[in-house]
Amino acid sequence: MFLNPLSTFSFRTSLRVRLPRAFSTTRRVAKTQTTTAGGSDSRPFVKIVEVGPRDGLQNEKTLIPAAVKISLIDQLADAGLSVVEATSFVSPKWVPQMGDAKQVMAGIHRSPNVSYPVLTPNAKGLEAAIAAGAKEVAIFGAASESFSQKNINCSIAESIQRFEDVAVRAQQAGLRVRGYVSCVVGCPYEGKINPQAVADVAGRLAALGCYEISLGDTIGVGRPSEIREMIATVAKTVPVEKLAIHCHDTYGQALANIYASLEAGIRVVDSSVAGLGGCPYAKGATGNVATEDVVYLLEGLGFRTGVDLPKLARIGQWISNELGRPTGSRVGRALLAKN
Ligand SMILES: CC(C)(COP(=O)([O-])OP(=O)([O-])OC[C@H]1O[C@@H](n2cnc3c(N)ncnc32)[C@H](O)[C@@H]1OP(=O)([O-])[O-])[C@@H](O)C(=O)NCCC(=O)NCCSC(=O)C[C@@](C)(O)CC(=O)[O-]
Repeated sequence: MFLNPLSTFSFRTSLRVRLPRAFSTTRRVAKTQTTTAGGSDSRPFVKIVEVGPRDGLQNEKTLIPAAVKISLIDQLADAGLSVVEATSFVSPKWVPQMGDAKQVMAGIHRSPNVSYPVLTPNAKGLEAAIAAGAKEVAIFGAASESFSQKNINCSIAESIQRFEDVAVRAQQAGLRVRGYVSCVVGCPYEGKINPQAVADVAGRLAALGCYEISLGDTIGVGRPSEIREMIATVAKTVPVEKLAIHCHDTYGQALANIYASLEAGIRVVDSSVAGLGGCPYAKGATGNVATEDVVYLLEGLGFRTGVDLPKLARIGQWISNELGRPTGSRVGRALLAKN
């Protein structure tokens, strides 16, 4: 059946009315978030989870000095990002670039207003993260069996067992736990993923106590219609208030997918400064959507992000120079060219 995309209610609504009003009337999510610290600024808040130092750098082939990673994290926190995913405590044989996690955690200047989550796939990772002073960890599963095997060397069911151990111990130690589900639309090995499979894994992670579940379009193949369908299915199991969207931009659909996620009520967006990134176990997947581009979109829609965009663009330029390539952020490029 052919569906005219413009005949859907949400698109017509967005095109007819001014966007900030359309979004500020989007159910109770926006209302609760509006109260998040922002002084007299009453615009609804969207939390950005900056994943550049971890997801952005983990796939770099040349080892980046810990000092550069530390400086990147500190600069991002200084630019107003309230969550900066710092590193991951994974096997250095699997992801050598993250082998300096302990050093990175010891070097950053922690701001009391910023949280610095780290990835922990198992008990060993959790112990190292706690020893390094982490206050928040993330467990990461997948909606695809093949991706789970390639990424963490176990089935989905086994991963949930491991995560249970990690989540229970982390919470006993007073740490917050975030969850990821990879391949929420498509898998590099299995192709299209059934939204119900995503809902099942997201539900399991929520049951383990994850305060937020990030839905990852790992290879960036999703389009707004698929993202909408996937979120609608997951939201029957996990309330949309607990969901975040994590888009890679391989097919150039990331901003459109974030827009669709906002329409669906999501108010947490993962992104990566300068569009850094790519997953070691998803060949050809490009970086995450650039944080600069997300901030530009959100502020234009009438949301508050707390991020200083010109400062962020300069950070994007700086880290790109460090890596010897141009920034992957279109907004970053445009702002820097203007100034
Ligand atoms: C999960 C394992 C460890 C299983 O790997 P394994 O080989 O099955 O584990 P093992 O328990 O058999 O241990 C093998 C070796 O690793 C060591 N080891 C074991 N655990 C750790 C640890 N935590 N830290 C340090 N070392 C560890 C362990 O001590 C041992 O060392 P050896 O005795 O051979 O010298 C491995 O598969 C792994 O580290 N995978 C990491 C995968 C990864 O980081 N992927 C990228 C992140 S996910 C992502 O990017 C997607 C996301 C989140 O961004 C969302 C999206 O976009 O979709």
